[in-house]
Amino acid sequence: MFRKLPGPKGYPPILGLALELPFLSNAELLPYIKKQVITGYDRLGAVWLMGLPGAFVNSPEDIEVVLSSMKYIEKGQEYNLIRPWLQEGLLVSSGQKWHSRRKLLTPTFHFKILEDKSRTMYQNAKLFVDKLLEKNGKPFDPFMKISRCTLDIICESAMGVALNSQNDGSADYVALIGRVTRDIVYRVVNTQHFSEVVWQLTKKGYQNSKDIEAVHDFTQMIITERRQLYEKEKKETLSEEDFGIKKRKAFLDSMLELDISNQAKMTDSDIREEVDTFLFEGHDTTAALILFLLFELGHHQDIQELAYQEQYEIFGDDTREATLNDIQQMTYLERVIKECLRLYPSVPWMSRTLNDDLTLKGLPTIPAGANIMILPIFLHRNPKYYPDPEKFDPDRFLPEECAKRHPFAYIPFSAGPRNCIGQKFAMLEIKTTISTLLRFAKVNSITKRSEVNLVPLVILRPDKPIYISVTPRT
Ligand code: HEM
Repeated sequence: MFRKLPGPKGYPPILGLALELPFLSNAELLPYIKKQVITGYDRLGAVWLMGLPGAFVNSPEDIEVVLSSMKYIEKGQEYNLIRPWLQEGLLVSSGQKWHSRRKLLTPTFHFKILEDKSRTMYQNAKLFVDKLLEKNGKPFDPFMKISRCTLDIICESAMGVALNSQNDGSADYVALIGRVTRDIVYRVVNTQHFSEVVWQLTKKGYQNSKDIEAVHDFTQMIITERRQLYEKEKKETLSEEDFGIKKRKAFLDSMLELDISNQAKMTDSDIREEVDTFLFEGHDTTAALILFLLFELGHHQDIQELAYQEQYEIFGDDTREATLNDIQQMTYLERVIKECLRLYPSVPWMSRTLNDDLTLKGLPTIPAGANIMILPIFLHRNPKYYPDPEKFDPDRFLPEECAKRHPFAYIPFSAGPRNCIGQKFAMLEIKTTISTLLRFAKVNSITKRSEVNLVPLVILRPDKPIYISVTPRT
C-alpha cells in the first residue's frame, strides 16, 4: 500500500532516509528534506524515516484534513524522544489524558488572565531593552538576553515566581534546553539511537539524562517556591472566593489548587510535567521568534520606521507603560510579527501517528501506523501560496490578502484541536516586547541574511549566532 504513494523511489523499506541523514550537518537537514519530499511533491512525499513509513503532507487542503480531525490527534513517534523530559505533558499526551488536561488548562490562558499579566510583560520588556542598550551600539549576539527575558515573563506570569534571570544573568536552564533539544534531533537523524536502551548506553545518552535531571530540578524548585507562596497567600488573605466570587487562576495556581483541595488527582509529577512543558514551550518559541524579528527589522529599516510610526501615533512622546488596549491597536506591528512567523515558524516540524488509515482525496490510502509530517517552514515558503516567498513583506497579512489564501496555508500555531494553547499569550508577549524596543531603541542587523542557515532543533534556530547592534531612539 505504502509503495503506491508518491515519494522518492530507490530507498529500501525501514532504512529509507536513515542511510543518508547521519552524514548531514544540522544546517544541511532542511535543504535535504526539501529536496527529498517537498519539491515536486505538491501534495504528498512518502518515504521511510526513523524506521517507519512516513508521509510529508504538503498542501493546505490535505493539511486541513489531518489537523482539523479529532481522529488524528496522537503525536508522531519522534515525540517519544521528548518523553524522558516532558513525560506526559500536554504537548505529548494523547487520548483521555490530553483531553481532560486541555480542558483544565485552557481557562488559565483566558483573555482576562492575560490582561492581568500585561504589566509583568511590559516591565520585563523594558528591562530587556535597557539591557540591549547597555551594549552601547556595539555588535552582539542577543539570544541569551532574549531567552532570559521570555523565561522571566513565563515564570512570573504563568508560574507566579519572579525568577529575575535578566538581572542576575543566570542562563543554566536556557543552556540545558539548548542541549536537550539538540539531542532529540540527533536521535531522529541517527536512528540507531532511537531506542532508549541503546541511547542510555552511550556517553551522549548519559550526559543527556544528567541534563534532563538538572532541568527537572529547576522546574521542581519553581513549583516548591510557588507552592509555599500560594499556601501563605491563601492563609493570609480572605479571598474573594470566600464571598462566593470565583476568581480565575493563572496556570500553576490552578493546578496547585486542585492538588490542595483534592478535587482532581494531580500528583507532584503530574504538575511537574505540565510545568516542564509550559516553561519550555512558553519561553523558547517566543525567544526564537524575537531573535528573527530583531534580525529582519534590522535589515528592513523602512519597515522598522513604519512600525515605529505606529508606536508614535499611540504613545507620542509619553514614556508610559503599554497597556493591553495600546497593544490591541498595533495592527501594523501584528502584520510584521505574522510575516516573521511565516518565514521563521518557531515550530518548523509537527507530526502525527495514524491510528487509522487516512485517505486524502484522489490519493492511495496511507496505512494506519504511518507517521504523518507537516512542515510549516516549507508550506509558508511555497511560491504557490506566497509569491516571492523569501521577501519580508508584512502586507501579505492585510485582511484582503489573507482572504485570498487557504486558511491552512498559514499554520505557525498549528490548527484544529491540537493547536497552540499559548498563542494569544505569545502574541501579547511578542507585541509588548517589540513595541517597547521600537519606542526606546533602534536595531540594526550586522549578520547578513545570506549568512543565516536555519536548523530545526525542535525549535527553529539559526545555525550560527546572529549579530545585531542597538542604539537609543532619540
Ligand atoms: C511564537 C510562539 C509560539 C509558537 C510559534 C507556537 C507553536 C505551536 C505549535 C505549532 C504547536 C503544535 C505542536 C505540535 O503539534 O507538535 C504548539 C503547541 C503547544 N504550545 Fe505553542 N507556540 C508558541 C508559544 C507558546 C506559548 C507562549 C505557550 C505557553 C504559554 C505554548 C504552549 C503550547 C502547548 C502546551 C502546546 C501543546 C498543546 C496541545 O497539544 O494541546 N506555546 N505551539
